[in-house]
Order: sequence, then structure tokens, then C-alpha cells
Amino acid sequence: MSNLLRGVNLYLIGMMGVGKTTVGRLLAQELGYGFIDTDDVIVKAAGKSINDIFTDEGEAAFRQLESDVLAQVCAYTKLTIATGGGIVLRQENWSYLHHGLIVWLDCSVETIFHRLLEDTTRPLLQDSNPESKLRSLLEQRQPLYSQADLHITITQEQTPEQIVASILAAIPSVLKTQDVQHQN
Ligand SMILES: Nc1ncnc2c1ncn2[C@@H]1O[C@H](COP(=O)(O)OP(=O)(O)O)[C@@H](O)[C@H]1O
Ligand SMILES: O=C(O)C1=C[C@@H](OP(=O)(O)O)[C@@H](O)[C@H](O)C1
Ligand SMILES: [Mg+2]
Repeated sequence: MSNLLRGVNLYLIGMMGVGKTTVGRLLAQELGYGFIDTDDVIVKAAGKSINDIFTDEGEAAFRQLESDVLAQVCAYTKLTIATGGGIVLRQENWSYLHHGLIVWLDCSVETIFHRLLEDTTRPLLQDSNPESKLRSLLEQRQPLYSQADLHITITQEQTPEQIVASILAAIPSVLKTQDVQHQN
């Protein structure tokens, strides 16, 4: 598979809680790729948590850091990159994402809600009604996520290993399409 990919980066996009960080790390191992999580890079560079960045500097400052990190990361090859769920919001980020293959991990709001019920690390979910917040975020973002090269639908029971397997199985079909497009 890594031969087929020829070092092209994989960018995982999708809603918070869908498993981009968890699956991305495994996928990188499977491919012999490096792994980067844009949120981790931001936290290390800022020296504070995502929650503190949102509280102290606001979401717009966080989005700028996110774009800066993405711009730096896409200069490298042989990486699997787990992005933050809101990376799709800025048009400029798409020009960076399109340097690689963009994989949308998609699962139901119910699954995400149950996974993140006890989680306090997602500032956008610190809301009086997190489930409805998730629904409205998904409604806003779905048309953006759907611009990905690959759409992987995940069920509640699927393990990270099974999700990696379904991504690996789906990759050749998009690479083929891209080769055909390049020939035309
Ligand atoms: N396939 C899965 N099955 C069960 N739990 C999962 C799965 N993928 C991720 N999780 C759990 O869901 C939570 C969110 O996962 P994470 O990888 O941080 O998602 P994201 O990076 O998309 O926000 C974590 O607690 C993680 O352990
Ligand atoms: O959806 C979002 O806007 C966000 C998702 C988070 O990352 P994950 O998608 O990895 O949870 C993180 O970047 C931040 O809390 C904002
Ligand atoms: Mg993550």
C-alpha cells in the first residue's frame, strides 16, 4: 500500500470524537508513515491546552494556529495527519489538505455524543446541550467534509483496527481515479 501511495500524505477529517487521532496513529503504523496530530502540535507550540487557548485567545486565534500548523506540515511526505474537526472551516486550509489524500471519517452524532459524554477537552462541547451543539456543528460542516477524496462511514461497533482496514481497502479506488484524471 505505501508503494501505491508513493509517500502521499493522508489527512483525516471529520467531527470531533469520530476517532481521527486514535485511527490516525494506527493507520500511520500500518503504512510505515509518521503520525502528526495538528491539535498536539498546537498545544506544544502554545504551551497550553486547547481549552485554555479558546478561553484566553478565542476560537479565531486557535483557527489561525491550526492553519499555520497545517501549512508547515504539508511540506513533508509520508505522514498520516489527524486534524481537528474544524479544520475544514477555512477555505485556505483546503489548498493545504489537497496536497494529500483527504479521508472523511463519518459516524452518527449519537456515537460521538456517547464517546465524549465525560470528556471536558473539547471547548465547543462545553454547552448546556452538547448533543444539539454536535448536531448543529455537523449540519454546518457536512457539506465541507463531503469535499474529501474518501468517505468512510463508521458504525458504533467498529474497532479502530477495523476502521484502518476499511480505509486501506478504499484507498486504491481513489488513487485509480486520480491517475485517470491526471492522464486526461
Ligand atoms: N472505533 C472506536 N471505538 C470506540 N471508541 C473509540 C473509537 N475511536 C475512538 N474512540 C474513543 O473516542 C474518543 C475520541 O477519539 P479521538 O481519536 O480523540 O477522536 P477525534 O480525534 O476525532 O476527536 C476517545 O476516547 C477514543 O478512545
Ligand atoms: O471540531 C472542532 O472545532 C474542534 C475539534 C477538536 O479536535 P478533534 O476533532 O480531534 O476532537 C479541536 O481541534 C478543537 O477542540 C476544535
Ligand atoms: Mg483528535
